[in-house]
Amino acid sequence: MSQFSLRDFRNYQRIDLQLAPGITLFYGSNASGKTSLLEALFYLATTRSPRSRSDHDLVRWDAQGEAGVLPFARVAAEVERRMGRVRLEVLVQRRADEDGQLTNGAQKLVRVDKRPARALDLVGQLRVVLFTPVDLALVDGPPAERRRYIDITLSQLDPRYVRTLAQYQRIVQQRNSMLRAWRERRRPLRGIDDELAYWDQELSQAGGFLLAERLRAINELNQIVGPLFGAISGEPHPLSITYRASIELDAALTAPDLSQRLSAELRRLRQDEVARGQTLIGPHRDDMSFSVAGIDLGRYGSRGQQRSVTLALKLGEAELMRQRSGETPVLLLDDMLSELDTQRRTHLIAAIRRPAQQTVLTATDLGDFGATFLAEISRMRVEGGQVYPG
Ligand SMILES: Nc1ncnc2c1ncn2[C@@H]1O[C@H](COP(=O)(O)OP(=O)(O)OP(=O)(O)O)[C@@H](O)[C@H]1O
Repeated sequence: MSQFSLRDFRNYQRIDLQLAPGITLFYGSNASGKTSLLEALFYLATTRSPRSRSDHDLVRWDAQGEAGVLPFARVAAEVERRMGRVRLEVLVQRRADEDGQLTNGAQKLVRVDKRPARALDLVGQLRVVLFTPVDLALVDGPPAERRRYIDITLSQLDPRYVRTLAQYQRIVQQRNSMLRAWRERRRPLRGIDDELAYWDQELSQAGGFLLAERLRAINELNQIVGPLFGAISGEPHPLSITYRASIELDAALTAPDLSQRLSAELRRLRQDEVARGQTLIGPHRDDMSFSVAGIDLGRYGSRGQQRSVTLALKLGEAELMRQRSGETPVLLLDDMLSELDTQRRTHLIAAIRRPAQQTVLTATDLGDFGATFLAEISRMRVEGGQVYPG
């Protein structure tokens, strides 16, 4: 990625930056806008904010828009891909009600090489791996955090995965609302099997694909993160990731086998699902666990161990993307070094200091870094929504 620009994004009115190919450090005091820069890059890669559910939050509060145009935020960058350079752009425009008052709604407009495109066509063009202090929830937080990790990784790698995931989520929603209607007797129970047949088939098909892809990725990730964890934490035992599916897996590992398994389970659970008014199995109910020497670190790991697991998982995610796509993702590390002890900090810096690894780091304090490191990297100072070289 080279050129990067923001307009009316969070506390930035307008910036145009040239990002160096190696490591760039953005430093500045709290609330100066460092995280917002990483958020913008993550948004451009995934069309999702890592910290905000509603897109309208991204538009600068004082943004005026233009004559007749509602306020909008824009993130754009030029990305060097193997096939050549591509220009990516996302616009988030606020919505207004009939009286012209701004609402909490927003619409997203995507352009690839200046041509309108769908969000799905953007994902995967710029690949990033983001690493923030809240990522510890990946290890000790709710299962949704872990599903998000694997979904974001695979979505950036495979357009079929993004499409199937979106489709799967729609199917689950639709199926759940039907099940709720049966539970509340708003729908006659007679004919339930016929009515669900179509949705079960759709869910099993999409679900089988997602599950097979997740299992394949976990398998590959295990090869990568095992040794990485040792290098970061100094522990002698490798880290291992276990996928915890909501259905029995045994030997069923191909997408068609898994679809069949899902379909049979759905039929078996019919009554339970109606009683609960929701879809009880499938990739949206699965989880993962992380263990070292047989000990589940989500439950029993120390903070330090959980931090090392998160680091290994994030660096592993970047390595998986590189192996699969031949393109190295941009690493975005938000205020991570300040939380690590000296040894882990040295390991992390060694891990990101690789040829062709573009990395964007943020920090409040330059004192977290050694002089040699600072001399090798590009530095930018962030202050009140402005960025200055040096
Ligand atoms: N839509 C918005 N419009 C204008 N300002 C915003 C908007 N959303 C957030 N802000 C403000 O932008 C500022 C920058 O936030 P950001 O999280 O990027 O800071 P930071 O430099 O990462 O801080 P820290 O070091 O504390 O993590 C904050 O003061 C925040 O309140």
